[in-house]
Order: sequence, then structure tokens, then C-alpha cells
Amino acid sequence: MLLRLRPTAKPSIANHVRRHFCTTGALHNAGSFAPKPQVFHHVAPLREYRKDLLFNKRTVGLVPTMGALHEGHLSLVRQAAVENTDVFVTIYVNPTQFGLNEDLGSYPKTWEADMRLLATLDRELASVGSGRVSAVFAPSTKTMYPALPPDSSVPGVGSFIEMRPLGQLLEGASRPVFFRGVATVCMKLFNICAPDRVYFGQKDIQQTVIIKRLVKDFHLDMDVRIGATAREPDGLALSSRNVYLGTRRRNVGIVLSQSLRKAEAQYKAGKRKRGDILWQANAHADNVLMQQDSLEPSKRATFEVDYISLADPDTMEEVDEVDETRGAILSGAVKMLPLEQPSEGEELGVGDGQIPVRLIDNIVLDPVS
Ligand SMILES: Nc1ncnc2c1ncn2[C@@H]1O[C@H](COP(=O)(O)OP(=O)(O)OP(=O)(O)O)[C@@H](O)[C@H]1O
Ligand SMILES: CC(C)(CO)[C@@H](O)C(=O)[O-]
Ligand code: BAL
Repeated sequence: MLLRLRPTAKPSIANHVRRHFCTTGALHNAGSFAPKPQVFHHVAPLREYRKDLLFNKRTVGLVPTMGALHEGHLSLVRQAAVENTDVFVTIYVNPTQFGLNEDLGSYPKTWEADMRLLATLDRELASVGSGRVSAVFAPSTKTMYPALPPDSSVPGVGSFIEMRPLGQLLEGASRPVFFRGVATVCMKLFNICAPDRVYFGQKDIQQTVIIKRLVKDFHLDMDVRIGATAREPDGLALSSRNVYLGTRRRNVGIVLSQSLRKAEAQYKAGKRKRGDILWQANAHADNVLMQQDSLEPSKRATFEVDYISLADPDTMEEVDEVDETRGAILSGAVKMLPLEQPSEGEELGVGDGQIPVRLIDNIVLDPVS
């Protein structure tokens, strides 16, 4: 890594004073009177800015996103602002993590709304005296993939980071280039931003395991922090792709989180064997699917269960029995299928209910002490 900085603890008053009275170039120009957050599209100016932060003994927490921001993203930014003087948010829809038949083309893009949310959050952070959202990095694909155009095919041409077999399990089994793309783009973002800490959401739990492995195996000098999954009041995990659901599929989509809760209850009741933990989850998903299938096409929302998994927390390999000293990860994915027939006046969501939506969720089964 080019920049090396051991993170200090919470931003101190001294740090806070420094951020307002810093004297070095890029940071001075971007001082407290500049609009916040500052937007960077290119690597060199962001590096200059980062270097100035380093010289001023400030710390950077990085929150990588693909935009279409929601409360889940903002909760990561808040967490980063508690632990760092400066938060960098990256907004980049990375093509190499989308397979050739996936939804890259239709991925939601809400740049103006995202910037408004970040500016509002930054003002809120300023008023409580914590770290600030100082930079948004929104690169072009030419910037992120300077040598060759990004390739989403298998095996693919280009410079990639792969983790086998971790990246081929679960989400990786359904999305064969997904974790190769995630690991590769995150390595690029980490190299560009040189953060002290990186922040990822538990909602994408296998991604967090991949990132921890990336940091460990490549000796990256940064801490990985995981933020809790932000949810709707009924438990549905927030996700940028939820805008495609519409009311009918959204109401049925809760099946995944409900199923996982049922499995968790078995673990909490002392069950340790795979079958004993998972059967209620599978039974619940089957029941909901049968109920939906029995409805008329204008009333039903059907789905396919991709997997309901009970896996080791470090390898994501399936386990037959939970080792109480390690705990386990319960996770699942369902694909909400396009609506067959809309009904009169129905709220269909972006894409008129015709875009299939992959929902993922998980619950960590903690070790028993
Ligand atoms: N509900 C959530 N709670 C906490 N973190 C979240 C939540 N949803 C997403 N994140 C985290 O935000 C970061 C950026 O995710 P991303 O931009 O892909 O949003 P997303 O909602 O996961 O989108 P998608 O619909 O593509 O899955 C990731 O670390 C992700 O885990
Ligand atoms: C980490 C990430 C920003 C990499 O593109 C993406 O996978 C996401 O938004 O979770
Ligand atoms: N939230 C993970 C990014 C993706 O699904 O592509």
C-alpha cells in the first residue's frame, strides 16, 4: 500500500481542530468552506486529497457502494463517521461483478438523490461533531479498468482476484463472476483510497467473508468493519433492488427473512444438527410458495428458493452440525419471479413487476460461550 496509517481511535478534538485549520494543498483547497462532500471522478486528485489527510493525521473510513443509497448505506456511513475523521463513499456500478445475463443494464442509478442524502447526512454529522463525509469517489469504467475493457465472461480476459472455493459457493454458484468482480473492484478501491477502515453491510454476508479474506491474504493494512443489516419494520432487509418489487412481491418477499428466523429459533432452542435447524425454514418457504401457487395469476407472487444454507463462518462451506465454539451463518436467497398478471391500480414497482428480483438475507448464529 502506498499510504500507511495506523488508525487512531475516535476522532479527537485535536483532529477536529486540525481539519479546520489544516494548511496543506489539496485539503486546504477543500477546506471547511468547500461544498461537502467533495466529488472525485479521477484517481490522482483523490490520492492528493488522501495524502493531505494523512499528513494531517486524519483517518479515513471507506464505504464502497453501487449507489441507489438507502438507510443501510447511511448506517454504514454513520458507523464510519464515529470511528474516523473522514468518510469516503464510493459510488460505482462495477460491471465485472454482473454476469452476462444479470441486471447490469437496469441497475438503479439515482445520483442526484444519493448526493442529497449524503449532503444531508454530512450536515447531521457536523452537528454532532463526529467524522464527516468528506469525499465521494465516482469513477468511470475507463478509470477503474484502465488497461482492458471489463470482461464478465468466464474465464474472462483481464486482471482479476479470485478466491477459490469461497467465491464459488452460494451466491457465487448462482452468480459465477460475482465475487471475482467484487474482490477485484474492492482491491482497486482500497488501493486508490488507502482507507484505515473499510465498512461493509452484513446483508451481503458472503461478501464480508470475501473482503476479510482479501485483506488477510493480501496483507492489506486496514480493518474490516461489518454493519448490522438495516431492515423494514417487518424484517425485510433494505436493498437497492427492492425498488423493483412492487407491493405484491414485496409482501411475499418477507418469506426469506421469516424462514431464516424460524431456523434461528431452532438454534436458540438448543438444536445443533443441520436437519433440525433447517427443516422449519424449508417448510415455511414451501408453505408460502404453495399458498401463492393456489392463488389466481392476478393475485399471486411466486418465487424460487435458490438456497437456504447453514455454513461455517469463515469458509462458507455447508456444515452438518454447528460447532458451538465457531457458530455458523444461516443464509438464503430467493428469486422473486416477474408478476404474471397485474391487477387494477396495483403498485408494480420500477419495471412494472417484470424484472426478476434476487433477495438475499442471513442471520449469524453466534458461538455459545
Ligand atoms: N440493508 C442493509 N443494511 C446494511 N448494509 C447494507 C444493506 N444493504 C446494503 N448494504 C451494504 O451497503 C454496501 C453497498 O451495497 P450495495 O450498493 O450493493 O447496496 P444493496 O442494497 O446491497 O444493493 P443490491 O440491491 O444491489 O444488493 C454493501 O456493503 C452492502 O452490504
Ligand atoms: C462492494 C461493492 C460496492 C463492490 O462493487 C458491491 O458489491 C456492493 O455494493 O455491495
Ligand atoms: N449488494 C451486492 C452487489 C450486487 O448484488 O451486485
